[in-house]
Amino acid sequence: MSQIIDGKMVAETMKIAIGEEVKQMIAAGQKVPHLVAILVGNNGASETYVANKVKSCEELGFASTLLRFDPSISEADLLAEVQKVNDNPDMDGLIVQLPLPAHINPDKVMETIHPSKDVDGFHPINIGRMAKGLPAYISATPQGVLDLLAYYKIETAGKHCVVVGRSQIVGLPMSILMQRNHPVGNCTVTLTHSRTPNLEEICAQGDIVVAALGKPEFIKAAHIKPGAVVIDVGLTRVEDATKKSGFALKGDVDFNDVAPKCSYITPVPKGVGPMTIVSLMKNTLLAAKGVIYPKN
Ligand SMILES: NC(=O)C1=CN([C@@H]2O[C@H](COP(=O)(O)OP(=O)(O)OC[C@H]3O[C@@H](n4cnc5c(N)ncnc54)[C@H](OP(=O)(O)O)[C@@H]3O)[C@@H](O)[C@H]2O)C=CC1
Ligand SMILES: Nc1nc(=O)c2c([nH]1)NC[C@@H]1CN(c3ccc(C(=O)N[C@@H](CCC(=O)O)C(=O)O)cc3)C=[N+]21
Repeated sequence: MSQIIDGKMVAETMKIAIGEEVKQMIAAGQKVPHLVAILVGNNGASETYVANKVKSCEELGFASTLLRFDPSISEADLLAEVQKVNDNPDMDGLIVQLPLPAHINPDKVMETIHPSKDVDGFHPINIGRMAKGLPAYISATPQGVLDLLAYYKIETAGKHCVVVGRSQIVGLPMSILMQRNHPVGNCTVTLTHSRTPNLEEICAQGDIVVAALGKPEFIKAAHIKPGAVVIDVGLTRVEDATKKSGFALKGDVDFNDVAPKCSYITPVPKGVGPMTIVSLMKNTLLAAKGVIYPKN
């Protein structure tokens, strides 16, 4: 049986360290980090994630502002709201919760966020700087995965890492980070997607498999080499009448099928999800301190 990676515990441990740093900032008379979240519409899952982010800000002593807009807001008006945050020196970090309504181009929104406030790490400048190994905000979910591998002292150098999914927010940055010449890195990386033939065979060659495809319980024991490390990024709400909420959360990995075969596995929930939030808090702290983009 594999060891379950306790993302919730690691996230709580990291939060304590961030909270201590905020206390020191307050003691030194400095402004606390301020995260702004923009939420367009009222998608149930987005509401939960944004609420979790605001709650974490409160726990850590950060300032937070939630800006809500009607789903009918025009793209131009939303871009103007982003610009207001860019221009407000009191606001350190901005996230615009995805997905956005179909009439709004997410790329335009991400490119409008000033790179120095882009704590999601979605702006092309941050993605480009990350790819070049320059200081950058790194996308929160892949950063959270790196932190979990580091915490559990899982060797990555020389390993074959198979990433399933090539999204700009998870799969693509994950693949770039895992191949870097870095303490958690130096993998040989295979990036797979919906057009990959023989996905099962390729996954079964992975020493580390990161599943980020958004298909509940898609990855089965047959996809996994005995003793592999399995990281489940997926998070899908599936109807479940036995739950008070009416839904259950499912990862992209069939946990019960895969867990007996692998060495480490992240659960859903309480795996990668809480790490995403803590990474965002870390990026907001970096933004407040001007570490990546020095303030003048
Ligand atoms: N835990 C966390 O903090 C987070 C969790 N998530 C979750 O992770 C999952 C992925 O999110 P995200 O990256 O945004 O998703 P996207 O839908 O943007 O991307 C999914 C990717 O998976 C690929 N894919 C889809 N079906 C298959 C298949 N059958 N075989 C192989 N590849 C496939 C797609 O290929 P193609 O490019 O060809 O379409 C695409 O590249 C979701 O469940 C999401 O909720 C996301 C962000 C944070
Ligand atoms: N601009 C933007 N930035 C994001 O970082 C972003 C986004 N858009 N859109 C959606 C995805 C998803 N995401 C998660 C955040 C928290 C949990 C999380 O807290 N999960 C907990 C609890 C889950 C629950 O109870 O619903 C867990 O897995 O244990 C999960 C997923 C951030 N995303």
